[in-house]
Amino acid sequence: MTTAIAVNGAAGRMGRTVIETAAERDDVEVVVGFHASDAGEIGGVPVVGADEVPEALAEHDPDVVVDFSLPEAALGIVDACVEVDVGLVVGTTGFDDDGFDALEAASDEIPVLKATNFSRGIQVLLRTVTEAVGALDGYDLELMETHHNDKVDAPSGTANTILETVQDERDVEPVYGREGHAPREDDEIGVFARRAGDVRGEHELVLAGNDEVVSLSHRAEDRAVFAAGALDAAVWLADRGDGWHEFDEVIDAE
Ligand SMILES: NC(=O)C1=CN([C@@H]2O[C@H](COP(=O)(O)OP(=O)(O)OC[C@H]3O[C@@H](n4cnc5c(N)ncnc54)[C@H](OP(=O)(O)O)[C@@H]3O)[C@@H](O)[C@H]2O)C=CC1
Ligand SMILES: O=C(O)C1=N[C@H](C(=O)O)C[C@H](O)C1
Repeated sequence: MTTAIAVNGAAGRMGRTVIETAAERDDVEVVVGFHASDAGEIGGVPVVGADEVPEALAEHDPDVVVDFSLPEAALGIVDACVEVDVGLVVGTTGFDDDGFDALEAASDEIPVLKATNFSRGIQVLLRTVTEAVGALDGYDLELMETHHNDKVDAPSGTANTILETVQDERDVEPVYGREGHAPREDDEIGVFARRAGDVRGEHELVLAGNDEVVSLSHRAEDRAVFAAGALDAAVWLADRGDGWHEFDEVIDAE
């Protein structure tokens, strides 16, 4: 069976990668894309403007919408998705608390799956972070991420997820980009964001102490890794009911 997919943010870096990646698979078909304004066709997929989303959802009848856009653009399609009862996979990062709450509220009416990082390696890293932070009590923790120079949100969504994962294990306060006289407290975690070139996404958690340093790191080498995970999530979500879902459920189901 083929899962029919709509892509929000279709003309962006990730939107285009999702369309390209889907074209190489036979379990998914991108039937329509949404962009800020009408973008004609991308990879043979019609891409309509944000003001045409309700009509386009009715016409193309996707099973799931995959979103890689901006927080306001993602939130802009939620009502239309609820209206036609279509599931939503959210890859966009940088939501504030209100935006996150709006997505959670939508999950009362449609299936919603949100992940700050759709690579499988990051899911493994998160599990390893839990184990390492739990085992290495008292070690200093420092978190770094590097992304391309067009990324607008900082720290990255993934860095925030790693931070939350650390905080589930240990009570640490983030200190963002130290400057000046800034002696380190025992209960802090330094968080640093670098923006350069076209780096796809690098994350590293350092745990240091007791004459040793552990470094847990991940580097995405192609955006296709995120697109593949998001498409896997979309196929999985097409068979789910209303509610909030996480990417590790997709991996655990395999
Ligand atoms: N979860 C994950 O695994 C990953 C998440 N991301 C996240 O995905 C998001 C997108 O990243 P990326 O593709 O690199 O960013 P881009 O800026 O390349 O793409 C976002 C696109 O959304 C478009 N857009 C703006 N307004 C609307 C609207 N109202 N409706 C539809 N589209 C709109 C933008 O158009 P315009 O440029 O004309 O404004 C742009 O083309 C980011 O938040 C990023 O952090 C990225 C990679 C992996
Ligand atoms: O903007 C990106 O490029 C990426 N964004 C996500 C994030 O903010 O963590 C995931 C990935 O690192 C690439």
